[in-house]
Amino acid sequence: MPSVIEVTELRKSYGGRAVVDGVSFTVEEGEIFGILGPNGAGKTTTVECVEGLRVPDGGRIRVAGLDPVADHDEVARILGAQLQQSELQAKLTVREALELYSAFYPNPADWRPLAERLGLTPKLGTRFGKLSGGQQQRLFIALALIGSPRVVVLDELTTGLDPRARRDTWQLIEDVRASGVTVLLVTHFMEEAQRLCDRIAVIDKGRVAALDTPAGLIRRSAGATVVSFTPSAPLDERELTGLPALASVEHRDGRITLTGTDETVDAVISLLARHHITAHQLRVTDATLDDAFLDLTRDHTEEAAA
Ligand SMILES: Nc1ncnc2c1ncn2[C@@H]1O[C@H](COP(=O)(O)OP(=O)(O)OP(=O)(O)O)[C@@H](O)[C@H]1O
Repeated sequence: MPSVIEVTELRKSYGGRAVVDGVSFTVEEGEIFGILGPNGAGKTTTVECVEGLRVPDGGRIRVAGLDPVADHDEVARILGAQLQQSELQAKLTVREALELYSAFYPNPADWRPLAERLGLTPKLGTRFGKLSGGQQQRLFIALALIGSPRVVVLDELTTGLDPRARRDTWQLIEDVRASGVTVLLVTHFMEEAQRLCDRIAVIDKGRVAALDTPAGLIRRSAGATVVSFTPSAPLDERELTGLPALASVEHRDGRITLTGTDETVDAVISLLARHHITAHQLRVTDATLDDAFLDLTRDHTEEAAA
């Protein structure tokens, strides 16, 4: 599959502090590519450089082979960016917003079917300020798609939405991709990234900490399998910490939770059998993207110092 976005060694500093410090990734045509990371990691700065809204200090960005700064107008036709809430006047009706933004593009999509697809037709006469959070987000998606872009950039699209509106928005994002549009998605929500993204770049402190499929990120995190149980008799702590491929041990209210791999699970079961200890309420689960994220963005330098 050809790449539609190429970011190579991107750098951006503010006041001498590097907030994006050598970020590289490529986004393939037709995929949903996620950018995930803690607050202040440099996610928005990265995507705003891709959109040509900020000028990088170093590195190279190409969107369909074009430079977002030098070829700004052409890139703006290829790439649909989501507006921020503050960029739309509260008094504008949905119809007025759709007509206004259509006028910005030489070959806009017909906004009527777009509004229909996004469930906005009954709201055409409603002012932006009177829409619910979910309806506002749907309007933002419509406005990002109005120029018939090849790529759409969505930054924190579902923040502040209730669970149902968030799920509806996920369905819309999947529909957008099914229509052939590539999606670059910035998100804080693991569940959202796990459900929607084909691949994810985890950005931490201005660098790419990992880049993989959601399942690949989980597999490569230290504690891919979680086993928990309440032992019928105390276990020797040294034997527990000596288990193979163990990532962590936690004791709480008589319950032991271990993270590691399948090898860790096999070994703990043998250990329990050897000592004739019963594991009450034994649970073995796969780690979630949440666990992988915490592992990938943990401060390993602090740990090493400790
Ligand atoms: N225009 C600016 N001037 C100075 N510092 C900035 C500017 N824009 C961003 N920063 C700083 O750069 C860092 C990265 O910000 P950025 O918005 O890219 O992070 P983020 O990963 O999107 O965070 P969040 O998840 O909180 O939105 C932050 O410490 C932020 O305060």
